[in-house]
Amino acid sequence: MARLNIALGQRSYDIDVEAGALDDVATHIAPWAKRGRSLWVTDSTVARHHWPRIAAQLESAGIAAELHVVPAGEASKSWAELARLTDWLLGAGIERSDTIFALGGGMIGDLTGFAASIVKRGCDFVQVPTTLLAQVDSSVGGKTAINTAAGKNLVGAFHQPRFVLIDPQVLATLPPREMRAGYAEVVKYGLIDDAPFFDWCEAHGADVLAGEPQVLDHAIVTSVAAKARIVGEDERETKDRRALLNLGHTFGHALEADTGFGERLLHGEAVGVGMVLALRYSARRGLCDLADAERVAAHFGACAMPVTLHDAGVTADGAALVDHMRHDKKMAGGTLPFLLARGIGQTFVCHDVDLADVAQFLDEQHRQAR
Ligand SMILES: NC(=O)c1ccc[n+]([C@@H]2O[C@H](COP(=O)([O-])OP(=O)(O)OC[C@H]3O[C@@H](n4cnc5c(N)ncnc54)[C@H](O)[C@@H]3O)[C@@H](O)[C@H]2O)c1
Ligand SMILES: O=C(O)C(=O)C[C@@H](O)[C@H](O)[C@H](O)COP(=O)(O)O
Ligand SMILES: [Zn+2]
Repeated sequence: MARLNIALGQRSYDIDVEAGALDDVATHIAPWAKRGRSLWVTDSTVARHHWPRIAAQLESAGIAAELHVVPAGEASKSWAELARLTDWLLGAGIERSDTIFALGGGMIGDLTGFAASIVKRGCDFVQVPTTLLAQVDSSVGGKTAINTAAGKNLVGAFHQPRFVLIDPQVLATLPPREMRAGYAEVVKYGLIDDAPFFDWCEAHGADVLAGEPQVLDHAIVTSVAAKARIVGEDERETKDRRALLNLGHTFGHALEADTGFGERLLHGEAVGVGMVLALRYSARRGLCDLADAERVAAHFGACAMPVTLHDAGVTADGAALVDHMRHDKKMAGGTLPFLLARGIGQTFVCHDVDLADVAQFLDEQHRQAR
């Protein structure tokens, strides 16, 4: 077992990574089930695969468990599901001292975390992530949100969980496409500031995707440690530090918006293509070697992940994609900071990007992908 900690003063918490932890879930979460009570939120798919055994363990440990099930899929990061969830919590008689447990992928973590941040002006929550993406990224760091008509994650709050329990074995039921989507966020940590980890990904990515236990464990622990370090330095993204975790996301969120936030293009897939675009755009500006961008594209291609706008099913032209980007939360004083790179492991925040130039670049990418 690995225990990591995220250092945020009074909001610090542990992140336990333990294969098989969900076979003994009651022991792990008992300290948070105050008054012998636990309120769980999951999605319809995770409920089917994993709730029966979790419920049985909680029951035999004498912990009362109540469950709210949200329809699976990104569309549930919505006002409607937020309202249903908060109504359920209030109907269940939640008290401020109760803990809400988010059992699922990033959709459930983001929705539940946001609900926890507003119900009774803030309740504790615990993350029990069940996708690779949630285990390496979304369960840690306290960004919570829903999507709105204007775009991705535009209404939300910073609200840290009190504890994160990661069981890599739960990924055994995750579809391969979802593993690949989560893997994009693993590779992100190498691209941000850890070139040796990107080398490791090139060598071991196939084993991560195959769920080889030791390799998967290394990928998760390395990713969580990187995320905890960066968030610990800049919890609210005010110092050009946490923004590094947004590598590929300005492009990626625009691609998600164009494809309708759903099954057509998963968040991790959009981020993967977005990171390739960020490196290619960096090369176009003479900041990094094009060979670095193509090395990343080749690795994603070798992993059967989408690489180009065409692979991603994006049809919008550069101007339309840039219009989506104008909603980005990093926008400041009319300019949009971009995460660009001087090479693999050398990401930085660039403050002088001209959106018209980005639109032109995206049109060129469309032409080259045809
Ligand atoms: N808060 C953050 O820091 C942060 C970071 C990255 C991504 N995100 C958000 O996370 C979301 C994407 O998360 P995701 O990729 O986990 O998507 P998701 O939560 O929609 O899960 C993907 C699919 O996998 C299914 N699933 C989950 N666990 C399973 C399991 N163990 N076995 C079988 N099926 C399982 C789900 O039902 C769903 O159909 C996006 O909304 C993204 O914006 C947030
Ligand atoms: O934790 C962060 O900070 C991230 O940027 C992690 C991203 O992977 C994640 O998708 C996040 O939700 C994007 O944040 P946003 O502020 O662009 O909505
Ligand atoms: Zn992301």
